[in-house]
Amino acid sequence: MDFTHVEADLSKTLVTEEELHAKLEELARQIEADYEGKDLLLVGVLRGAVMVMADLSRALRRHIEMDWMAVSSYGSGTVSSGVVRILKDLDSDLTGRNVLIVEDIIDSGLTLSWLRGNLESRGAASVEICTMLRKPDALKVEVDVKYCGFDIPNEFVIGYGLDYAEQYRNLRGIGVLAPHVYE
Ligand SMILES: O=P(O)(O)OC[C@H]1O[C@H](OP(=O)(O)OP(=O)(O)O)[C@H](O)[C@@H]1O
Ligand SMILES: Nc1nc2[nH]cnc2c(=O)[nH]1
Ligand SMILES: [Mg+2]
Repeated sequence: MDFTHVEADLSKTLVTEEELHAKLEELARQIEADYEGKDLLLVGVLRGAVMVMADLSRALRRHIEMDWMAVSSYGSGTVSSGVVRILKDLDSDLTGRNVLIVEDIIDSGLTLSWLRGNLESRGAASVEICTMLRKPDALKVEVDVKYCGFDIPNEFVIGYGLDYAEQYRNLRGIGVLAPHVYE
């Protein structure tokens, strides 16, 4: 296996590192305004949301708390199974909290529609969603998203937290995986 030439496995770049960071600043200003005077708990969805969480939290110029959940609906393939499992639960009590779920991508919407319902049932004061990417043409269930970075075409993307078989999460931008990798 070639461990060095990661970029060669991209057929194109969809969102550059610079575009990601500019968008995060924009989203952070909206979030600061919307949550003024309120507590804010960011809930990151492992593992894909790690990069978004790291950069969004540092773009926010206010107090926040962070907690993490791990859920899985994909395994190592590229198509959603629709079955959501909790692999790691939150440590925080959500009673009365303003929760903002932080995600890398909404594809079918199955993960987030399930997760939002799950967190709402724990007595949070509010539960909203911030996702860096959304694929409007792939949605199987409607998900009300308050903060969305980019709408992208219905293609399998990697980078900035998004993996293919656990690799490529460390790419700084987001791109489309070249077919030679999985065909
Ligand atoms: O809208 P959906 O079709 O439900 O897909 C979106 C979810 O799929 C990916 O996670 P995955 O379950 O692959 O795990 P990961 O975050 O560890 O990569 C992604 O990070 C989202 O959490
Ligand atoms: N890496 C990756 N994970 C996903 N999970 C749901 N959609 C996608 C996607 O396009 N790429
Ligand atoms: Mg994920």
